[in-house]
Amino acid sequence: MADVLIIDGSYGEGGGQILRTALSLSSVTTRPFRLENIRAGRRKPGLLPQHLSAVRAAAAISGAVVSGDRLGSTELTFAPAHPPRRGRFTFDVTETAERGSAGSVTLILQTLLAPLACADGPSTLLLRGGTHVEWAPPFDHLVNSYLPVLRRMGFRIDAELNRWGWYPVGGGEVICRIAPGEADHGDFLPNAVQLLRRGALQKIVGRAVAANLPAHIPQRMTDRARAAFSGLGIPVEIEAQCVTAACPGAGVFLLAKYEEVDASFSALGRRGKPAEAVADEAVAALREHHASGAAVEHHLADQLLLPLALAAGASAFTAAGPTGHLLTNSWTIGQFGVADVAIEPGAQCRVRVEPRTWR
Ligand SMILES: Nc1ncnc2c1ncn2[C@@H]1O[C@H](COP(=O)(O)OP(=O)(O)OP(=O)(O)O)[C@@H](O)[C@H]1O
Repeated sequence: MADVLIIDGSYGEGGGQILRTALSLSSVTTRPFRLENIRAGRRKPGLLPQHLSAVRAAAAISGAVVSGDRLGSTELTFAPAHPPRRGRFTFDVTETAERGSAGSVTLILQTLLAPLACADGPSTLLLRGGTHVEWAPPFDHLVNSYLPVLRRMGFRIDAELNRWGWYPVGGGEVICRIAPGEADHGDFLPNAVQLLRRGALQKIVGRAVAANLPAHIPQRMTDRARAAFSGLGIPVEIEAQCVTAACPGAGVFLLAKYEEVDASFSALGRRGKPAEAVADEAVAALREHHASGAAVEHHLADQLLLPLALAAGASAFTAAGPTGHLLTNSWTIGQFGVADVAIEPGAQCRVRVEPRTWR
């Protein structure tokens, strides 16, 4: 068995992404790891329901022997018994929490995608928890921004939203189907991609959504966002949507469609925050990205490092930043020695990911 890799979870911002990236890479490479000081940089350190669900999910696909897998734990050992295996899996963050949780299902999905794409056959994942929550990619970001780039890389994945899940109750549901990359059997090598230019902005689309709330809320968010973009001279298609969920929630989800790389933005509502303020926040995020001139939106940037690290050749992209998440995730990937990530800083940073031969 390979040496156990010791990883310091307090590195950088000391958040949950170090854990998730380690789980993915350990599952793909079968290299065991021990993570210390888990989420030491956060107000409530240790494993939260979302993180514990990710641990259990990664263990289920890699037969890992795990210790320290309990809520609040600040140390974890994870030792895969075999390369990722296909299957039909159900993971419920709400159950992990015992008293309910809106822990993000998209983050769990991102942990499992690369390992299951390298598995010995197709898998189906049913994930329950939060689908549109703060500090995590909303489902709209996952399907409109993250998955399209992964498909360009040769990943065969689709995801559907069965039920919306908002903070604090969760109860959302996402189903995801993942097949190994073309003509590969447990040895999937994704294509490298170059995302250096985004091209012209062609269209802005999106939706303003409210769950269990009056119809004027999504309508006001829609009107505000449409008005903000009315002078751009490009089509703007934003729809108001009323949905039902286990608890109330609201948000604005925008997609800027560029010639080469789309970019997704969001803002979530909460009690006391006017509908117009939610729309303004999402609009401001889109404007900031547009002004940066970068090809890759900054959340997508940190999320892409992992799949790019497993590609057949070197990839490169431009992003605004670099953000703390980008730097920390590149450090975590470096710990596993699967790729070299070079980040040329600047208002628009240039990132190059060069996979190493480790297989
Ligand atoms: N609005 C957003 N849109 C898209 N992605 C987002 C958004 N907010 C956060 N993310 C992504 O979610 C991930 C959050 O990682 P982070 O390390 O903060 O972990 P965490 O486990 O959610 O929580 P914690 O920070 O409490 O440890 C990052 O990949 C980040 O880019």
